[in-house]
Amino acid sequence: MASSAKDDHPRSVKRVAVVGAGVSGLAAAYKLKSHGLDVTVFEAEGRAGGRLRTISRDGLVWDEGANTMTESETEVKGLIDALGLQEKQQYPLSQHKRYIVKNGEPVLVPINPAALLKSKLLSAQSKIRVIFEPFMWKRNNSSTVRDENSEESVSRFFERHFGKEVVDYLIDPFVGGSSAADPESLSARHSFPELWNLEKRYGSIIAGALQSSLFGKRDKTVETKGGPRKNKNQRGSFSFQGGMQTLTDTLCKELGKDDLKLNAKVLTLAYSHDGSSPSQNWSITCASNKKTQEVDAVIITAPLDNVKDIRITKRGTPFALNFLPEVTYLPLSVLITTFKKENVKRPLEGFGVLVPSKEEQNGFKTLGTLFSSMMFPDRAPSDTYLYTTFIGGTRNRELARASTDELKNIVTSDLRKLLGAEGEPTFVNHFFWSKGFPLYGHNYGSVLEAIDKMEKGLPGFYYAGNHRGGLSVGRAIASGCKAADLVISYLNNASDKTVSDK
Ligand SMILES: Cc1cc2nc3c(=O)[nH]c(=O)nc-3n(C[C@H](O)[C@H](O)[C@H](O)COP(=O)(O)OP(=O)(O)OC[C@H]3O[C@@H](n4cnc5c(N)ncnc54)[C@H](O)[C@@H]3O)c2cc1C
Ligand SMILES: C=CC1=C(C)c2cc3[nH]c(cc4nc(cc5[nH]c(cc1n2)c(C)c5CCC(=O)O)C(CCC(=O)O)=C4C)c(C)c3C=C
Repeated sequence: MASSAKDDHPRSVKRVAVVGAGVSGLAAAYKLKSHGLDVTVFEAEGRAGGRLRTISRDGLVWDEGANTMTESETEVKGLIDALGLQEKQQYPLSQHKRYIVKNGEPVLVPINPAALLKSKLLSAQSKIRVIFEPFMWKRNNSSTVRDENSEESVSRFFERHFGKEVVDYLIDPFVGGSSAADPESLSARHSFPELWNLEKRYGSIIAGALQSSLFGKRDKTVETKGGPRKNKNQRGSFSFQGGMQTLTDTLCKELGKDDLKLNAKVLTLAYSHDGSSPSQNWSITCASNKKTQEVDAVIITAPLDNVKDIRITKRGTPFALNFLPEVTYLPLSVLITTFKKENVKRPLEGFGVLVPSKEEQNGFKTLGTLFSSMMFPDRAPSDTYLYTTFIGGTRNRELARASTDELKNIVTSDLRKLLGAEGEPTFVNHFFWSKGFPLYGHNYGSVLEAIDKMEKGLPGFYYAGNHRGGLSVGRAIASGCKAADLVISYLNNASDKTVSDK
């Protein structure tokens, strides 16, 4: 029997390599380690955290990557509970107040139908179109249902349902503020899978959303191409005391120093299973230490662009990754500015303000600004406002690369118009992400297929992270946890196979 054979010949603990110490890699490593496996995380940079990056300096705390996250994915709550981080969760003050610029002025985003009717964000005509969307769709039913595989853009998808103004003043700022992209470049199917499925099922997005929330209360899971996905958690967005990096710092502490190799860019991966043993099929070399390490399975969480640079071999033959499509990456600059409160004449309470691309005609050049110290007052002295402003993305790739001085002037000008911030900021910090976000564009389906092909061709090799199934921190965590589960069952199957083979 398999179990007695196991007892007679106790097998040494299985080893897994995780490539990339962003939140997805660290979450995967934590899960594997909690399962009793030996884990080594290889990170190319001299720090862990990836796109979670918090700086504390001179009484200020700011995030240069993700600023908040949600518990929409069940894996997030599980991880936070397991790490004992509930007490450090920080919920933003007035988080449901979000603004969008219209005709040069910040306008509160309506969060219910009554507020929408009163809002200045949309014209009467667009409001009528939104209200009548369920009936309009039925009338045009046959002409609007699109083929399952059509690669419709986000702008076309929403324009069909709600008209151009909704795209310009709700969808465009929303996608700018969640992916640094524009609605024309994004695939509707991959960026809004839940809404895509609602249309398929109910026709009208609004009727579909209402019906599924009325009748689907018991099972809030939505089927998407990437598998089942949970609906949004109602508690909203949060960060942690000390910023978002508290999460990855805590994961690193749990892992321990020996299991995390920094400045260890993975250069080669060799699969060499010859059928005699299920163990240690993979050899791995990295930049800091040319000595080969042997492991039983590998999880890669590095951006796909970086994966292409890793030399992979399978039983001595190069495993060419030329089937991986080009991924477009969006550059983004993040500017932190502070102003004395007395110099900000029209401060706004809430999460922040998003700038639609249409508002470039009113002189705006930024994508949006988070009111960081309004959300989290402990992030700046009590007489100071700290703002986090984003520039670039698909809207202006060149501007993302501009100098700190030029960007400071742009941010100061936009904040003057929006909030009445007078004079120069008292502090400026600039961080540039040359490849901030992968674009979930029209070829994203082929990216997913290529990831599947890579995994199928390489036993014990799994890919996770924000290139697969969503850009948010929560989705990256879920993706890492899912890869860890797959490794665990792969290793269990391999052990069972050898034991029963004996
Ligand atoms: C400016 C900005 C703002 C954002 N805001 C939000 C937000 O408010 N809310 C939200 O939910 N999400 C936000 N996101 C998105 C979110 O932060 C990321 O999608 C998520 O953190 C990605 O995690 P990851 O582990 O998949 O990838 P990463 O964090 O990119 O980690 C990958 C790691 O792999 C390493 N690596 C690469 N190549 C190799 C190699 N060969 N060997 C070893 N290591 C390698 C990299 O150095 C990196 O550390 C934001 C992102 C950015 C850039
Ligand atoms: C209203 C203010 C906001 C500004 C300005 C903003 C800018 C901004 N954000 C990103 C990247 C992401 N933001 C994400 C979520 C998110 N962003 C806001 C608000 C602003 N963002 C809210 C309310 C939320 C949702 C809650 C949360 O996750 O905390 C995400 C995750 C998206 C997802 O798939 O869930 C990303 C990524 C950029 C690039 C940006 C620049 C303008």
